[in-house]
Amino acid sequence: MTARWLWRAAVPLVVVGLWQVAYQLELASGVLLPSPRAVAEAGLRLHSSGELWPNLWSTLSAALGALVLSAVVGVPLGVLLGMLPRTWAVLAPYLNAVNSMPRIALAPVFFVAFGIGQGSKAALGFSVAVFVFLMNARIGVLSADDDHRRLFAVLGASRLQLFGKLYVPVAVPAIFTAVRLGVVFALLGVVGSEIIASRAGVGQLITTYSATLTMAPVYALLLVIAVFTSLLTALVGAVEGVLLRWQRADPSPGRSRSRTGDGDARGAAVTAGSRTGEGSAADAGAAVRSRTEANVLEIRSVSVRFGASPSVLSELTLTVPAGQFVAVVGASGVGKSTLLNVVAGLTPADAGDVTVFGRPPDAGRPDVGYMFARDALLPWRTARRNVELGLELRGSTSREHARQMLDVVGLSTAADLYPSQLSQGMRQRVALARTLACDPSLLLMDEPFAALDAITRSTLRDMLLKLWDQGTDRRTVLFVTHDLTEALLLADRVITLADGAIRSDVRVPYGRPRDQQALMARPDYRTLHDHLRADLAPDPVPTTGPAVDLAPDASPATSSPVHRRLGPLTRWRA
Ligand SMILES: Nc1ncnc2c1ncn2[C@@H]1O[C@H](COP(=O)(O)OP(=O)(O)OP(=O)(O)O)[C@@H](O)[C@H]1O
Repeated sequence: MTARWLWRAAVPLVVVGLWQVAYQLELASGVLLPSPRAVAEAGLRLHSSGELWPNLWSTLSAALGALVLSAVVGVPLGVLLGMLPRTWAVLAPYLNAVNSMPRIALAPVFFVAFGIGQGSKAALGFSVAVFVFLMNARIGVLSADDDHRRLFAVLGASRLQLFGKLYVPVAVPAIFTAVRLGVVFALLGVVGSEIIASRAGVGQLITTYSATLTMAPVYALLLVIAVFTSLLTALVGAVEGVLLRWQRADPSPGRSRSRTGDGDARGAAVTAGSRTGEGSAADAGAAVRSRTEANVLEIRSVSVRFGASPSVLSELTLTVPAGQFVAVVGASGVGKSTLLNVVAGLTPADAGDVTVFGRPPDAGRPDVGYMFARDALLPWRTARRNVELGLELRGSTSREHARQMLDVVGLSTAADLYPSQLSQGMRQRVALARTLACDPSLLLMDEPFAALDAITRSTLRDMLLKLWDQGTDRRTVLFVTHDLTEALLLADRVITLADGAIRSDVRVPYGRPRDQQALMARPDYRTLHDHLRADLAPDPVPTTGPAVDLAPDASPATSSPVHRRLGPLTRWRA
């Protein structure tokens, strides 16, 4: 740190030294290149004569006005244009044409409109700087993650909420870049206007001294402007540091303390009261009621295709009764996420019928929760504020349920940490708490634990099962995974997808709780696993082996006798 400051201080000394050498070697005429000493003396004279400060203030105040106005107009416009790609497509050629005009040529227009003074100077500064804000804010919005957009859609955010809670925050880093550039552009416009015509300002002084070829005060003025611009930029940097503190992964004790919290969570108790917290979403009551409906999900002959490519889902039919934990397994690209997106109302079906709790799917329903493969945490919100997001968007005033959910996933001590300060496992737990905070009756989970190490994955699976099994009515879960072992460990029923349709549909014949080692040691486990795996291939080889009878464990969850003949055509029957 000290070394950096020393190097920084050395740079102007080196520049002044080189300047002095150039002056003494007479590399340029004395008019063009006065000595550093002459420039310093000219600066002092400007100060003592009283010329410097009123003129500097005149320039800086006009530039500051231009900067603020540019931000006030440019940022909302840029964010809106980022949100509305069609509007952008229409307006882009015109905006680019205006932006490419040499704005300095507008100075006479501004003189006529506002007179020679602060108004016309600020107007020219604004005309240059506003595009910097507009373009940067738009680019900032375009940097929003697709998962964040999906998350806001799933949580039912309005356009206004999208604007204020996603797009403006996501554009903030780009807006800070715009402020740094905007300072320079606003000054350019203001000083340019002063040079053309003005009664006061640094530009006016520069014109006066240049007219008599007295360059020392001109350089002195430019240096003073450079110093003030640097101070302003440093101030912007300090504000940015505070507002964007979430960007930095903080290696402070808070981080290490929270990381050790991973272990604490393994024993995290799932309290019975946590689902009945008074802060649950307003429609939680309706959600709990809908949990008891017979068939939560009915998909009949649904087909989905994107563009001219072959159908991703082809006449797929699936019925899921309330409280069932269904694992959806399939090779990469087979349409698992598409299936969840259809159920969530994010992707419309091209043919067929889908009903979720008796109604067509609709993005933003409180009774449907969706957890993505990536956590989609908003980096500018703390863990607690991330969990609160769904309640906030749905207008719930109480945050108590979110706090309880953080407790349930064992992260109450990490509530005030930013995502950049959390481990991947902690981030997924925050995402789980966020998904459950609105108390959904149907839980869509798209490979939520795929990116985690084996131990953390196992912890989170246990946590999920506890949360699923909690209370009187189990949630219904559609859990996408690549991992057959995970499917057999978690689910009541496993369906495999291949070629856009359900290839097999099998009741998992094991009781709960399930222990992975014990499960894998069972002779029937390997048989079931291998049959399902054979069904994952795009073009399955028909099973020629003997029929397999799988008897369930004598546990309450699977006490009814289930004997399934396994093979490519095995179907689930409720
Ligand atoms: N919005 C989209 N536009 C065009 N094609 C899409 C879109 N969404 C998905 N697809 C295509 O649909 C197919 C199925 O994608 P999907 O994400 O549902 O597969 P998946 O089974 O979830 O794969 P993975 O396990 O790798 O996540 C892929 O070929 C994909 O390219």
